[in-house]
Amino acid sequence: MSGEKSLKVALLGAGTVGAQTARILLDDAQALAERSGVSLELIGIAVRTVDAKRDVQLPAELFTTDANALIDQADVVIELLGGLQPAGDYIARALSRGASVVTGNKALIAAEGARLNALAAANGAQLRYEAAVAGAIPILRPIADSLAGDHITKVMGIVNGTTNFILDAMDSTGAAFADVLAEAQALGYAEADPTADVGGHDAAAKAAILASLAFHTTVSSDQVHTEGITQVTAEDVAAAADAGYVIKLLAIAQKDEAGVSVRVYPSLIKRSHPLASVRGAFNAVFVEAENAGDLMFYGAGAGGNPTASAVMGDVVAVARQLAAGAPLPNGSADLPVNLLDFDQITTRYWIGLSITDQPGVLARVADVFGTHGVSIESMIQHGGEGSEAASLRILTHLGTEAALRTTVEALEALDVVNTVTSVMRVEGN
Ligand SMILES: NC(=O)C1=CN([C@@H]2O[C@H](COP(=O)(O)OP(=O)(O)OC[C@H]3O[C@@H](n4cnc5c(N)ncnc54)[C@H](OP(=O)(O)O)[C@@H]3O)[C@@H](O)[C@H]2O)C=CC1
Ligand SMILES: N[C@@H](CC=O)C(=O)O
Repeated sequence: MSGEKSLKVALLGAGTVGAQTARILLDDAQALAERSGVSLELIGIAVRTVDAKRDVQLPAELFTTDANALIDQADVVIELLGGLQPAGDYIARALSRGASVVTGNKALIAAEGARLNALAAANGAQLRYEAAVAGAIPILRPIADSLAGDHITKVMGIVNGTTNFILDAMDSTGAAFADVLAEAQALGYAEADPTADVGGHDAAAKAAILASLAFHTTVSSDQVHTEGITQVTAEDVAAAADAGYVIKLLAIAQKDEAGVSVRVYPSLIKRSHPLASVRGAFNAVFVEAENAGDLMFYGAGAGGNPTASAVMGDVVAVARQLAAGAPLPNGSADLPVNLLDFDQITTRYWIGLSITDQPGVLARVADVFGTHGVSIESMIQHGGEGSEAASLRILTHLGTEAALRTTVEALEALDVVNTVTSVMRVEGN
């Protein structure tokens, strides 16, 4: 590590986020030096294609395709490539030689955060990843630092900008899923492979990171129950709107006496719920803590400038610590986790049925719920008069996932049920 009051910064990636990060490093050099107590010298930018068209005009001499050579000269490495490899090897290489790393790579942190954190600690380096969850919103440091003296019981949020952008457009304009996805990609919100967004995997990685920090443990993305929004139809969105709900992709990490559950799925929430008003690519995260009570964090969840802001916050934090020569704080304890099976979680279901309207049909449907120990909050029938088919919308009280699922299976087998038209969970009060 260099001893002078200047830190050599290597940037890996100059895409949506990397290009804006480079712009801030170059344009705000003076202010960053004042705030860090040390100047930050951008020594190079590693990319795949040096002469690719960029969102920002950057000095050509900074570009290289030799990431390893750049890493080997750096005090601080900013990784904004995305994906597990080669990003993982580059980060490990930097940490192994004592260089600190800032990354926005949630896929990698959710998969290998424990190993990389241990590598950082072993080499006296820092590893920071505020940008990995909810774009510009400061959420990881509040959870890890500000709430370190409290007990977090639940984190629930909209943490994927692309899917919120899509669901919001479907709700407000009735737009088709595919058209809105193309727009989200053009705006730079979507991942390089947008199935990570619409399949819920990006939100699952963020949920794993949030759960790990909130509950002082290690949860990886493959331990998160994950459902995306590809099955959500325009009819679901319209029916939800009709009943006073909006559909959002929620990431939920919850801890109670039974254990920890971490899950991502599209869910109905009441239009009056604060999360319902989160529009476009914005994100919001609710945190419930025993002593702090309820907290809500809101802001831009994706895009070049907002995410670069979070990256630069981490870079300044790293630089301050290096400039002060301060010892690294002790990491959060890595407690054993009792992850609940998804069948054990409790939630409410909203079930749409097409039924054959005949005397006694509602009682027969209600019987199915009773048999499985699931209590009904409301049952609304539309149509049926003068025609055979009617639609039924049923909202349940809280039940276990296992009981709710077997109820739906039994409904499918009932002779008066033509089809189960939708099944969606309901969250929030
Ligand atoms: N976009 C967003 O809103 C957000 C993104 N993130 C995360 O930030 C990271 C970057 O995202 P984003 O900027 O959107 O990604 P982009 O796809 O826009 O940019 C990726 C950059 O990495 C470079 N790159 C990719 N693979 C390699 C490689 N093997 N060797 C060298 N360079 C490589 C590309 O080079 P070239 O230009 O030559 O192709 C490009 O400059 C990801 O981890 C993402 O999940 C986090 C929060 C929000
Ligand atoms: N693809 C992600 C980008 C930010 O993490 C999203 O849409 O939220």
